[in-house]
Amino acid sequence: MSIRETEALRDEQRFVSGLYHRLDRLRERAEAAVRDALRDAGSGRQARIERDIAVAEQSGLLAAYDAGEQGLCFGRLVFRDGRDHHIGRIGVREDDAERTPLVVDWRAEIARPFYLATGHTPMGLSRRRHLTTSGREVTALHDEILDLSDPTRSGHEGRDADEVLLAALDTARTGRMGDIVRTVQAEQDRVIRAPHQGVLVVEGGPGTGKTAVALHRAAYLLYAQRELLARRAVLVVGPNAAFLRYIGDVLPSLGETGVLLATPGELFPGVRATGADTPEAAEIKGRAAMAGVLAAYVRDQQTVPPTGAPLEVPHEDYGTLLIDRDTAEDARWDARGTGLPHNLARPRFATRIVDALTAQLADRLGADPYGGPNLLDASDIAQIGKEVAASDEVHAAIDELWPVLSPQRLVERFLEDPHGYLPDGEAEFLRREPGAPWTPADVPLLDEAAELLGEDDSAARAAAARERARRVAYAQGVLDVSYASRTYEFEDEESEVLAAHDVIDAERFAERHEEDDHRTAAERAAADRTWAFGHIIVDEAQELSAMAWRLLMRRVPTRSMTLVGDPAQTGDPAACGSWREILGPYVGDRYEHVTLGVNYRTPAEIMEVAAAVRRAEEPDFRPPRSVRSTGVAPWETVTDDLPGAVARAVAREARAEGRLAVIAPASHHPGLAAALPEAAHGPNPDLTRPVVLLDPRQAKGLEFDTVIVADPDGVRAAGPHGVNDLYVALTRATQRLGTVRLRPA
Ligand SMILES: Nc1ncnc2c1ncn2[C@@H]1O[C@H](COP(=O)(O)OP(=O)(O)OP(=O)(O)O)[C@@H](O)[C@H]1O
Repeated sequence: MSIRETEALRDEQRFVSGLYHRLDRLRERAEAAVRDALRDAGSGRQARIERDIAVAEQSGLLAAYDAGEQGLCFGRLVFRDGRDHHIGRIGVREDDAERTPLVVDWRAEIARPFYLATGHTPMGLSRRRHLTTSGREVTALHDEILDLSDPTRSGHEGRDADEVLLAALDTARTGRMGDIVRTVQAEQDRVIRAPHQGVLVVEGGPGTGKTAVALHRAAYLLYAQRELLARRAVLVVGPNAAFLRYIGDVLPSLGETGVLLATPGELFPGVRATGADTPEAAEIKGRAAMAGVLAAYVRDQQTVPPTGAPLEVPHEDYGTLLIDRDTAEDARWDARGTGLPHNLARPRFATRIVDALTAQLADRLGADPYGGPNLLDASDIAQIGKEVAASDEVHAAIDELWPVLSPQRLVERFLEDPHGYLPDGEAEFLRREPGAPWTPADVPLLDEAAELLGEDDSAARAAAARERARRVAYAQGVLDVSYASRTYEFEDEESEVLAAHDVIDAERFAERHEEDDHRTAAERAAADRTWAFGHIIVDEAQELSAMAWRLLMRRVPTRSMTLVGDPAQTGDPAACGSWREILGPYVGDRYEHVTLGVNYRTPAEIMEVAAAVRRAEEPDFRPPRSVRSTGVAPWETVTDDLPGAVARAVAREARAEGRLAVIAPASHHPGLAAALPEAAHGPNPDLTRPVVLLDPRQAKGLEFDTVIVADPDGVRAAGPHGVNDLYVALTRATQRLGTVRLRPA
């Protein structure tokens, strides 16, 4: 290292040490603020609210400071006009009157040239420096001179500009996705910072950074639209729980915690979809036509008695009342005419039935034996109406004709016997045993049902009332204890006057102890089916069914969305097809579509094998261009003993650094799991283990240093999307790929 290089490194080290010193002070200050807020909060409601706001704010800052601990500063921009900014994971300011920025947040506009400037378009830069750090130590610098007339060269420049990127791509994987904030590429930066209104579709082949870009976009939007999005929250939708765990560290590492990560199956609060559908059932349940089927099913719950066989309503005092077909049809017509969802239209139906029965009873009771006009006056009839409305039997009859339904009850009933609503063969695929667990494909049906039925919040209101009664009872208990102890505590009459039970009653005491809502917007959103998110990001968007899209669109009425996916990797039998098919019903053709074309994951040698699989069916297929090659050729063996051959290959390959995945059709898993006792496997495997056994669907979106695809022909032959599944499996490796074929019988 030249003297100049050593000096530059020393200067940067001094700067970075000072930066961490400042970060430590900021962290201490935030911790002290949290402690003070918790200690000093007064007892009034206002004081509690202020405390909660202070705690939430300071906790958010602490999360950001923690994120800054690793790789706080990674770049420096020197502009031709003399401006000089360090770029970091989070922004940190000096403790002076001007709050001078020490390091600029990577998301700030001024940081953009770090990602976009080129020799051709230097954006005012004279040089760009990449800092590599380990903990708090600066270990390397790399300069790019963008102003070639710059006389003050440091001696770091001149190496391949992609060095930092390639070093990042070559790093052994950990089983958790990392952020790419140091090396975001220009085409990715444009997507990350695209305006947040409307729908943005980001398409790209395997490894083009779609997931990485989507997550950095979430972080960017939270920075650029902090006020709106902190309030309305951002939802990131991923295909399964293992995937969400895989990506779960990225946003916290960028200092962002206000994001809800969920699978589509987790988006109906109160329902855990632990069951699994057959591919046929998932496909049928996912069809857009199911919305119409459920709507028809709901209408069919609004019944009328058969002609000539009126519904009999026994009445304690006045004999049997009758609801005939015409009466029920009139009431139903009227209730449907309100245009309200089923449960909300029901009161209209009930009113009409009560009115009809009141008239019937009035006719009977007030009939003039001599044929004159009815003998009852208006107040008599009103009294009869009240009695009818209060009658349990009348309510039971209304329930029979127009029952109050919960989404769960409706979908349960439907799935227990869907015959008559679908062709027989299809209905048979859907049939569900009573009490069976919900499946992910049921969740959009439940959501649809909730819309058709209308939120009947009477249960929630009753629960809130019960909770309040419980608090009041508790408060009463507290007051009683204080009252009982009064002679003990208060010796004289005067002090007793000041006792708590004399000053406040139980109700107010309960109010005072009511817990305020401490939850973040993301937490509140998770518990609220009707929450409208500020922005939704959908990863592996090509996989979602039409019904799942209906659910998601309800969660984002503003249609502020980013969808990332690759139609060539579609595996789900219920998947929607093209972007146009997905989005047409909601935004027509008013969406932005961008394509990412560089593969940062898969080396060229591996990509060639994967592309050949697709070209067999699609001769013009063009894979994304791999940014690197490793010189390591993929290998292939043929065997009669799949578990044995795979176990030997794993033993050989697992000596290399990083993570290894065996990807095989699920039917081989029992044999392979027995041959690979060290491998994590099952529905939700731990991806941080050195060896993982997955089926191709589980492997979606993930990556490993080494991948062994077992029985690729079996993967390809399984189902209509077999080629896509094999393509996914073959594109998961960052370094080495092997395939173990079964010898044809
Ligand atoms: N600019 C970048 N700098 C460093 N690493 C990057 C960059 N872009 C992408 N990567 C890395 O490339 C790998 C692939 O990225 P990612 O998983 O986001 O791709 P993808 O398009 O979602 O892939 P797939 O469709 O196959 O799931 C990840 O390890 C990611 O961190």
